[in-house]
This record gives sequence, C-alpha cells and structure tokens, in this order.
Amino acid sequence: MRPLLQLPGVRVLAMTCAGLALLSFALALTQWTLVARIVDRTVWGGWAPSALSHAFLGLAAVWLARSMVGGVREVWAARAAARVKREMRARMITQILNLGPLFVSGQRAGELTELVVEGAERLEGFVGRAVPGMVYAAVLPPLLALTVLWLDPLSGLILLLTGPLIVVLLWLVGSMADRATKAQWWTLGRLSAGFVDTLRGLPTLVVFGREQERLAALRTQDDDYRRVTLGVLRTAFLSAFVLEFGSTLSTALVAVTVGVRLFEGGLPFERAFFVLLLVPEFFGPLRALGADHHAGMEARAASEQMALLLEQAVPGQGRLPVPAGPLQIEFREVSLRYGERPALSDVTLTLRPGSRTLLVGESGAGKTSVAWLLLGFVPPTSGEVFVNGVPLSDLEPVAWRARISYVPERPYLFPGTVRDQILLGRPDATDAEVVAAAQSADAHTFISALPCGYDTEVGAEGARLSGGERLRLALARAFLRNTDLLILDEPTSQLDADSEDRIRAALERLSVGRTVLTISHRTALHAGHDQITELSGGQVRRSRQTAGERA
Ligand SMILES: Nc1ncnc2c1ncn2[C@@H]1O[C@H](COP(=O)(O)OP(=O)(O)OP(=O)(O)O)[C@@H](O)[C@H]1O
Repeated sequence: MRPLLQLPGVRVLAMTCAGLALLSFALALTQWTLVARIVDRTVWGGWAPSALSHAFLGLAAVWLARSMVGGVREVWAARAAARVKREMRARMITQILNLGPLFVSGQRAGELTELVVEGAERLEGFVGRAVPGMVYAAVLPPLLALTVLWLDPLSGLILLLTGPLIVVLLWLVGSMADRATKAQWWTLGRLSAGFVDTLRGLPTLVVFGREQERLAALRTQDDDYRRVTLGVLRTAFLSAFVLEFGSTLSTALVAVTVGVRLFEGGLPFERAFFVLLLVPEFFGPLRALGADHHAGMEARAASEQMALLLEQAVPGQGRLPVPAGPLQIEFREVSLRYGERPALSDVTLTLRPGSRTLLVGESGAGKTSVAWLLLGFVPPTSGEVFVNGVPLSDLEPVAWRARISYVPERPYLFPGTVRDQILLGRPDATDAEVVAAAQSADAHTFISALPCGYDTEVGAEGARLSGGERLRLALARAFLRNTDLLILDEPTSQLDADSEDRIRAALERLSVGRTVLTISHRTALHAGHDQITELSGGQVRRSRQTAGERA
C-alpha cells in the first residue's frame, strides 16, 4: 500500500474523508435519535402535533445534510481520482521520455501501453472508491460501537467483538487474492503486448504462414487471463460472503438480545430501537469496504509496476547551456556497453565545425551507437564526448538536441498529414517554409501528385508512402529544422540507383554549411567527405582525412 499512499493528493483526500466521516457520524446519531423518538412518541403518545411536525422537519433537514455530505465525498473523491490519474500518466510518460529510446527498445510496447493507460485507470478506482471507503470504515464503526457500548453495553460488546473479526477475515481473504490480482495484471500486460506485437509483425507472420500459430498463442493467453480473472472474482465473492454472513449474524445477535431484554422490561423502547437503528450504520462502511477492497488490490498490482518504472535511474541530465556558435565535437577514448555487451571500445574521433565525416563499418561495428552517444540517448560507459571542450553529459539535453537533425535509416512517420510530418522539424514554420523545405528535399513533386497534396494522410508509420518518399519527408524535416549538426544514418541504403542519386543531391544541399556525420556500410559514399573513419568490432580501425572534394 505504501506507493499508493504516496500518490499525489491521497493524504489530503484521506484527511477530508475523515472530517466528512465525523460529520456523517454526528448526523447519523441525530437522524436515528429523531427517528427513535418519533416512533416512541407516536406509539406511546406524549407529544403535541406541533412537536411531532417539528421533529419531522428536523429529520428532513438532517437527511438532506447527510445526502449533501455523501455528495461532497463523491465529488471530492472523483476529482482527486481524476487528478491522480492525469498526474501519474504524465509522470510515467515523462519518465519514459527521459529514459529515452534505449529503455523503450528493451520493452514490449503493449506492456508499456497497458501500464500507462489501464494502470492509471486502476489508480482512479483506488483513489475514487477505496480511499474514502477505507477512511469511513476506520472512523465510523469504532465511534458507533463506542456509542452503542455506552447506550447498551451488551450490544456494544457484540459489535466490538464481531466488527474486528470481520475485518481480520476480510484481510485474510484479501491476502489470498493478492497473488491472483498480481497474476491478473501480468497476464493482461502480456496479452496486450502479444496483441501489439502481432499487429506490428503481421506482414512477417503472413509471409511465413505463422498467423494461425500466433492466433493460437493469443488464445492461450486469453484463456490464462480468463482463468486468473475468475480466480480474482472467486475471492471477491468470498469476501462479500464473509461480510454479509458476519454482519447478518451479529445484527441478528444484537436484535435477539435487545428484543429479549425489551420484553423483560430491562431496556426502554426508545433506547432499544435506537440501538437497533445504529447496527446497520455500523456494518454499512464495512460492507462497502468489501467491495472497494477489490479496487485497492487491483491498483496495488499496477502501482508496484509503476513504482518500478518511476524508480528507474534516468541518464544524467546536464544543466549547462549549449555553447553558441560553431560546434567542435570530440570523442575521447569513449567506450560503451549495453549491459554486459560491449559495443564501442576506446573510440577517439573529432568532428570539426563545418566538416563532413563518414563513419563506415560492417554491421554491428558500433556506428549507430556513436550516433546515440552524440544524441545523448546513452551515456558512455567510460571516456567522454566533449562539445567545445565541455562534457556533453553536462549540457542541457533538450537544448543540445535542438542543435541536431537526425535522419535515421527508417524515419518514423506519425499518423497525420504530409505537412504534419515536415512540421515536426519546426512546428511554427509557415506554409511557404514547408513547401521550400520539401522542394529542397526533392519531395515537392511527389507530394503535389498525392490526392490531397500536403494534406494527404500518410497512414500509420507512413504506410501509404514508399521508403524513398518517407526518406525525402525526413530530409524535408531536417531542412526545416536547419541545425548546425546533421546525423545521417544509412541514408540511401534501401534505395534504387535513381532515387539514390536524387537523395544524394538533396543530401548535398542539406549538408552545406553544417557539421555532418554520415553513417554507412559502404565506403562508396566517401565522395565529398573530409574525414573517413572505419569502425570494426567497436574500435576505430582507421581514420583518414581526405581532400574533401565535393561530389
Ligand atoms: N539496445 C541494445 N542492447 C544491447 N545490445 C545492443 C543494443 N543496441 C546495439 N547493441 C549491440 O551493440 C553492437 C553495436 O551495435 P550498433 O547498432 O551500434 O551497430 P551498427 O554498426 O550501427 O550496426 P548496423 O550497421 O547493423 O546498424 C552490436 O553488437 C549490437 O548487437
């Protein structure tokens, strides 16, 4: 429960509910005192009609006040729950963004989505229902039991014995359900992840004829989920049964002992009736607790995973401003490991301002890792990257990335229009600037031929465009972004000769006046670069300066 109690606003909500519970207690006492008195005087006489009507008026006022207190509790709890949901979702998303692409690449998209979307919903259920329920159950029954003890010690004793017993039984059933609830949460996460993976890999599954197998695996996961959900429901029914049985039994016990003493003349009618009216008030919050307990357990399973995500150490966030003017970047004996896996070892490399460097090497040589280090997605395991003599890790990361344009091998296009894709480079650009960027990237002609031009929807991940068209949109983004430093990761590896020539021409225009790092398998791209560095097995095998003759 600890991480749940640390949720924003939960303590304030608990204190408010405690205040409202005290108010409810006072109102309940007043309400049932009036009812007992009205019935007593009506049966035995002794009140003038005006006194009776005053009592009825008072009863109506108290009833209204109780309803209002109940309403305030509902509204307050709903607001706090919505706030917690919003805030925790924002915290998780910020944390995922801060942890960066390296963290995300090691996760299953479906599980993360499940945690951010469904996990936050579960917190809403906990804060909106379980917290007020628990506070009411902690405040009202003890006060009511003490009141009954004062009015009629025997009935009070029955309540003081049976109440805690029911709570202990509830706790035992809850502990049994704890593992089932966690299993339910994990299974749901796996099911969502499996579904997202299936959707993403559908073309591969179809090509290899494995879609039926995948469907069967999803069905098995679905069956697992159904099984654990039934297990959770079984324990929920069990706790409801324990509560109903316990409260009915002890209500009956109080009623019998009160009835016997009433007939024997040992207890006045009004007091006996009052005690009987208070007994359901005593069990009411405990009954509600049984239902809300389930929401609390579901939230706990999700909150433990959230805590794991939120406690992950975020790579160093520097605070220094990025130096203005031309940027000289130096890798000094930089090594990088992904866990136990070495990717780079003692890499020393200098990118002079305005120079063009080609980083070549076989697959797995560590080229993309150099780009990720430069983008600040991963910190070096040893050594340091310097920007104008300042360690990159000390620079403010957002301001640093604002100086870089990165064109990856497979640029990602978000659902939206062609214009939206280009505007990602600079959201405040005008239409004329967007068109100019597209023209420079040799994208304007194909965009104009699309059914709705710049307003054409590109589909999920740019599914309605070819690989070369997607790449040209990514270049248009880079033109619009207009930064000092440009990183091109395998920019032409997937293109035919004609597209490659056109993209190379666009790249040439884009590179003018910038510091460029081009990553490639092939040395064929060497024309126009000032420096060619060869990586092999994570080490610099050779680095040579060239004449820098432009292609
Ligand atoms: N997220 C990761 N976790 C673990 N190991 C990784 C990760 N990313 C890369 N590696 C490993 O680090 C090494 C360097 O990978 P990197 O992607 O930098 O090579 P590359 O030269 O860009 O390869 P390619 O040309 O095939 O893209 C490889 O052995 C790779 O398996």
